[in-house]
Amino acid sequence: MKKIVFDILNESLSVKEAFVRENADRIVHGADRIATCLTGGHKLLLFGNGGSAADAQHIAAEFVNRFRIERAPLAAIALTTDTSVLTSIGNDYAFDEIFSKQVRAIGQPDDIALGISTSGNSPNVVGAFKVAREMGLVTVGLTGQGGGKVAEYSDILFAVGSAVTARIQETHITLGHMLCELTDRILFPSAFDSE
Ligand SMILES: O=C(CO)[C@@H](O)[C@H](O)[C@H](O)[C@H](O)COP(=O)(O)O
Ligand SMILES: [Zn+2]
Repeated sequence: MKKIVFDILNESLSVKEAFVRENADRIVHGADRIATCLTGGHKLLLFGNGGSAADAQHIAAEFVNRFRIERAPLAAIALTTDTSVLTSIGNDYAFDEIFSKQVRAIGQPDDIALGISTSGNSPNVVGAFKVAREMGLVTVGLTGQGGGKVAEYSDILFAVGSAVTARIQETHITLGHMLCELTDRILFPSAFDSE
């Protein structure tokens, strides 16, 4: 059993390392786009299912509250948290529409829709990206290898090179933290002087 523990650790480390080596420029570009979005008075909309719903909420909280430095709150909202909205859309229309209808309601051109799906094929994430594209939002997809259908609708795609859901999620949250820190460094460079 102890061997399994180290096998999991090594797999997680190598998936993350390969992802960062292949995507470092794209990660910096993604943070630039987020910083431009926020300084322009626009916002981030984040969504995903299961563990990825938790990731969407986790990342939104870093932007709205704080990350490593003291700074102004940044505009981000997870579309996974309002049970009345989620259950009414799911009950009256379809679970596939729980995110797309919220994007229609509160999305504005030049907002960022950040969708997280390890398979890249969850219909509610793909549907929200289709609507986001129609409305002029920037779409940022976090997926597993290949990117699935989400890849077709992503302006910026972060496809983690693994087919194991847990390993993909572990890389997604590392990426989320990188995007938070880089965005803070772009927007508030002097706050890092004392670090
Ligand atoms: O956290 C996990 C598995 O590690 C699960 O809750 C997982 O997120 C759920 O099965 C999701 O519904 C999977 O959806 P997706 O990542 O393929 O879009
Ligand atoms: Zn999980």
